[in-house]
Amino acid sequence: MIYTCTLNPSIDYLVRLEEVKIGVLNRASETAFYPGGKGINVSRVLNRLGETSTALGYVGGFTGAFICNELEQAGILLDFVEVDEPTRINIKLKSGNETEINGLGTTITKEKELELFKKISTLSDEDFLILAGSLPPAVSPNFYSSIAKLCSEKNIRFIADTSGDALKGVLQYKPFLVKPNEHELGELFNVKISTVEEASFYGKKLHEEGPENVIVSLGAKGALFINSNGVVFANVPKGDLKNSVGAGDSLVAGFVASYVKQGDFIEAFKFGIACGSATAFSIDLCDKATVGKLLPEIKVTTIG
Ligand SMILES: Nc1ncnc2c1ncn2[C@@H]1O[C@H](COP(=O)(O)OP(=O)(O)OP(=O)(O)O)[C@@H](O)[C@H]1O
Ligand SMILES: O=P(O)(O)OC[C@@]1(O)O[C@H](CO)[C@@H](O)[C@@H]1O
Repeated sequence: MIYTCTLNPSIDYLVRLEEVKIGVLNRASETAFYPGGKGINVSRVLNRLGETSTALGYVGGFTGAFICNELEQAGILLDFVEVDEPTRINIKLKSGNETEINGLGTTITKEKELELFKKISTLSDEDFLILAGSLPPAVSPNFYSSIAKLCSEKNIRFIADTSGDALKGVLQYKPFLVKPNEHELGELFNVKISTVEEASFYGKKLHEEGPENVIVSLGAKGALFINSNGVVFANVPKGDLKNSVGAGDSLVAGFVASYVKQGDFIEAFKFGIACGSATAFSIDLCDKATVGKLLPEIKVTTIG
């Protein structure tokens, strides 16, 4: 079974308008609500690709109920821990460019940390666990690394799609995959990364710190896949960018969906990119048909 874990889910409130004017009343031309948070997006994309997953994490209040309802209706399995405070609402403003305002998230008590930990303890070496997104305020800063340690002890393959200290803390437990974008990779090494060569150099350094596989996504510039066999570069399909929210999550979902079926890293990498780009070219997350159309456009080259 594939499990996703979103410690800090959200309702993504999409607001479209011509222009945002600060200090006056703005009226939207379109609004929409989506269940969000990185792991939840992975579950939603897996579902659209025909893969079953169970969504773990924390939900609460009327916003949490909305998320559960939407996911359940889509056929995604849920095993959330319920908390008292409402799940956050993240604002995604689309007015030519994209501006995001993410909420803080709910308070998670030690008891609730333990409750989730117990659920994860039931996973086995047949399972994949995708840990994705930010930590809510007041969660122990080492919560991700304690989950990673548990996975390592139980041989659960885990994927960490997070950044900063949370990402640093899991590396020693050898995640199956990490997927920083170029900014997150630069942040890890205190450098600014702007070329494929720099991304490859620091991607290899990251690989040396423990993860079995590393994907560095570079938005429209392409992506790198790094493991003990070397470094592979892939182009990304060209198209009109409609929505970058969830593009990275779609890449992760596509990688896992393909890998569990075929067991081939390069095919999984290409499929992941097709999913990421299909989301970038869609209003919401990608669908299977768009992914299938884009896949033949992706070519890989070994560069190291
Ligand atoms: N402008 C674009 N054109 C084509 N594909 C894109 C574009 N932007 C993103 N993608 C696709 O989405 C994948 C992930 O994008 P990106 O590198 O922006 O990751 P990210 O920063 O983690 O994304 P997110 O916006 O979800 O946080 C890329 O590898 C690519 O496949
Ligand atoms: O605040 P975090 O946890 O870093 O990111 C949360 C978020 O911005 O990421 C997803 C897109 O990747 C959105 O659905 C969601 O709103």
